[in-house]
Amino acid sequence: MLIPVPEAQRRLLALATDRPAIELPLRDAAGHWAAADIPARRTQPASDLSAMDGYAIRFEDMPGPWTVIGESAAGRPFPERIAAGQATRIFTGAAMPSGADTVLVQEEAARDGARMTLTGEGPAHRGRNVRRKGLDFVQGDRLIAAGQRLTPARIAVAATGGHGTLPVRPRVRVAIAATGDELVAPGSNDPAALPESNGAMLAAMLADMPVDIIDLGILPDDLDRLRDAFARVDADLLVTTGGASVGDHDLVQPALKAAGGSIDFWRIALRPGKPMMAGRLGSMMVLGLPGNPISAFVTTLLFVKPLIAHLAGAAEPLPVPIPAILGEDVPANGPRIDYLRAAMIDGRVHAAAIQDSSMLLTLARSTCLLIREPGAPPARIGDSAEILMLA
Ligand SMILES: Nc1nc2c(c(=O)[nH]1)N[C@H]1C(S)=C(S)[C@@H](COP(=O)(O)OP(=O)(O)OC[C@H]3O[C@@H](n4cnc5c(N)ncnc54)[C@H](O)[C@@H]3O)O[C@H]1N2
Ligand code: MOO
Repeated sequence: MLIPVPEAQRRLLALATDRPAIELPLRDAAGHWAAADIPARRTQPASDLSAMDGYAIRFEDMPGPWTVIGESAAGRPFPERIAAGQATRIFTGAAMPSGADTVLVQEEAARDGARMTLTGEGPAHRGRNVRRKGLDFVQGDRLIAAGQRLTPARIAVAATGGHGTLPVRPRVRVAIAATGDELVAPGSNDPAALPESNGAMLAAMLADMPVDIIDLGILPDDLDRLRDAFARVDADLLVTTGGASVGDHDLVQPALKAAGGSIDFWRIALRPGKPMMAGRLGSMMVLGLPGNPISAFVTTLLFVKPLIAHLAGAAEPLPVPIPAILGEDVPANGPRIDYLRAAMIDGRVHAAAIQDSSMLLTLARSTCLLIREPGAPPARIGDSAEILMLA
C-alpha cells in the first residue's frame, strides 16, 4: 500500500525529537528559525525624531518668523525647551527638542543669522516630518513569532529591538551518501561511468538552510560496506540516494537493518519518488531517497527540506503551493500525486512533454513543478492549478 504524501510528511515530522535551543549572535542566525517569541526590549523610536533636515518648530508659531536658538543632531539632542517663536536647527534622526512638535524642511526656509523665515508653503499640519516615539514598535511588542524564519528583515528588527543574540535550534548535521557501483565523482572523465549528481544537487538544495553537511561520497552496492558506513555516521539525519527500490542491488534497507536501524515507512503515493524510505539508526533519522535524479529532487523538496526545517524549529516546514493557470490541457492523473517539471510562460504553466525521472536537463530548464493530485480528472487550458516555484 502506497502512503499518501501528506500522511507520509506527518509521520516523518512526528518521528523527529525536540532539540534544545541555543543562543546565536545575529550575524550567525540568518536562515535559522526563531526558537521562541522575540519581544521588543526597547521602544523604536525611543523618542520623537525628525524625519527630515530643517528646523524644529512649534506648529502654532506658523508662519514665523523664528529665532534659531541651537541645534539638534542625531545622537546630540538640544537640551532645553523651546519657547514661543523659537526654533532649532535639526537633522534627520535627531531628537525633537521639548516644546517643538513639527519640522519645517530647510528647502522651505531662509536663514539670516539667528533669524529664520518661511519661504515655501511650510508643514501642512502639526507633527509633519516627525517620527513619533514608538512609531515602529513599543517595548513588549512581539517582533518575531516562535517558528518564524530569521530573514534579513527579522534579524534587523531584532537588532533594533535590543537583541544581540537570538534563540535558535542548533544546525542540523546532515550526512549525504550516494549509492551505486555505476557512479563516479563529478569531474571524472571515465566515459562509461555515470557522474554522481545527487550529492551536489542535495547540498545545493540545502545551501540556504542551517545545516552542516557531512559528505559520505559514493558508497558501493555492497551490503557489508553500506552497513559499516551507516554504522559510523554521526549526524542528526542521514540521507542516501539510490538503492531504495526492489532490485537485487537495492541494499539501503537491508544495510540499515544490519547496522541495527529500523524502517518506519517505505513507498509513497508520489511520482516521481515512490520508493522513498524513512527510518532510524539510534538517534539518527534516515531518509532513503530514490536514485533517479528527479525522484531525489522531488523527495528532497517534499521530505528532506521540511524535515530539516522542522528539526530547526520551523512552525510551517512544508512547501506551500501557489495558484497558477494552465497553459495547456493536461490528462487525468493516476493514483500517485504527480509533480511535473514545468515552466511559466506568459503567466501560464506548461508541463514538459517527457517526464522521465532520469532527465535532468528537463529539470534544469523548469521554473516550477505542476502539482497533479491523485486521481485528478483531465484539466483544460485556462483552468486553475497549483505549482511549486523552483526559480
Ligand atoms: N521492478 C521495479 N522496479 C523499479 C521500481 C518498482 O517499483 N519496481 N521503482 C522504480 C522507481 S519509481 C524508481 S524512482 C527507481 C529508483 O530506484 P532506486 O532508488 O533503487 O535507484 P537506483 O536503481 O539506485 O538508481 C536509479 C537510477 O538513478 C541513477 N542514479 C542513482 N544514483 C545516482 C546519483 N547519485 N547521481 C546520478 N544518478 C544516479 C542510477 O544510475 C539509475 O539509473 O526504481 C524503479 N525501479
Ligand atoms: O517514481 Mo520513480 O520515483 O518513477 O522515478
